[in-house]
Amino acid sequence: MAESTGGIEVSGLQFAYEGQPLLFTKFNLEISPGSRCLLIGANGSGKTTLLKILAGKHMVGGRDVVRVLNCSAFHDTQLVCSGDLAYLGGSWSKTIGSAGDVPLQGDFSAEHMIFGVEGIDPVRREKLIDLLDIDLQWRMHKVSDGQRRRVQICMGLLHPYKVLLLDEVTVDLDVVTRLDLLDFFREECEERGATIVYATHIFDGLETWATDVAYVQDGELRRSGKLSDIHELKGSNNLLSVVESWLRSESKNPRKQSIISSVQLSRGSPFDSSPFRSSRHMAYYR
Ligand SMILES: Nc1ncnc2c1ncn2[C@@H]1O[C@H](COP(=O)(O)OP(=O)(O)OP(=O)(O)O)[C@@H](O)[C@H]1O
Repeated sequence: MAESTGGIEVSGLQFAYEGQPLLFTKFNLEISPGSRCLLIGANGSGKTTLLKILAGKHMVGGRDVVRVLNCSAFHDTQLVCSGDLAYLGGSWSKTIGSAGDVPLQGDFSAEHMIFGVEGIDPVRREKLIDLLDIDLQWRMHKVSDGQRRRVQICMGLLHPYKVLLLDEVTVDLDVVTRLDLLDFFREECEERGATIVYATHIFDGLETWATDVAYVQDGELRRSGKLSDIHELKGSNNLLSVVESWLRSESKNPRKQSIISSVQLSRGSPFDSSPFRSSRHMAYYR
């Protein structure tokens, strides 16, 4: 395995959006180098905000609060400029393309966008184009959401990052592309010592992919550590039903809670008897 220095360390993070109550209060998190960490939580629990803070997009406290690769995520701008710290999130779906956060309008080809990034190893670029099955002639304003997403992902991965933050970017991908991409990420961690944090609501195939998990509820870290240490997973090896039970137990809606208590007692998870349960192809819809 390749050598890597420094993962992610958050200590005593406080954060609130303007005019809003604190979302994170004394939040701590440690993700060791080479990990593939799943960031899990209900809608609105703070995953995207946390990833953006880790990506250095928000200034939070001093230099020591959010450390990535032994640097300050916000203050040490070379982290992002060098490509060592990469963030892949948001969607191009409603725009034609994007340069960072700036939506682009016009008739761009996939080739124009991908080959427009300078200083890229051509072998890595070819590998990504192949992996994501990108047709370089695609016109960005005429492709499907999933095709546009593939170009976005390709561009986000061109630089060999050391830390990659993924915010639900596989949602538009077909199942084959998603699984191939997960394999690619695993390779990146095992061969180059890269660290990946992946926020998602789609758990298919992740039981054996992830090494770590961080579960956030209303801005609080409820669980974190090795996936192999999660005792609920030892019996079932079904991450979806384990996460489902965590989310249901935190739900303020008694109807949602009662489903889990009655159904889990009898047969594990409502998905076990669902027609959608067995098919990876239905992962998209979950
Ligand atoms: N720009 C903003 N201004 C004010 N509040 C915001 C802003 N963005 C997010 N929030 C609030 O912060 C909280 C956390 O939002 P965040 O997007 O981080 O959640 P999430 O876990 O990523 O959710 P999801 O699973 O739906 O993507 C929510 O209550 C949300 O309403």
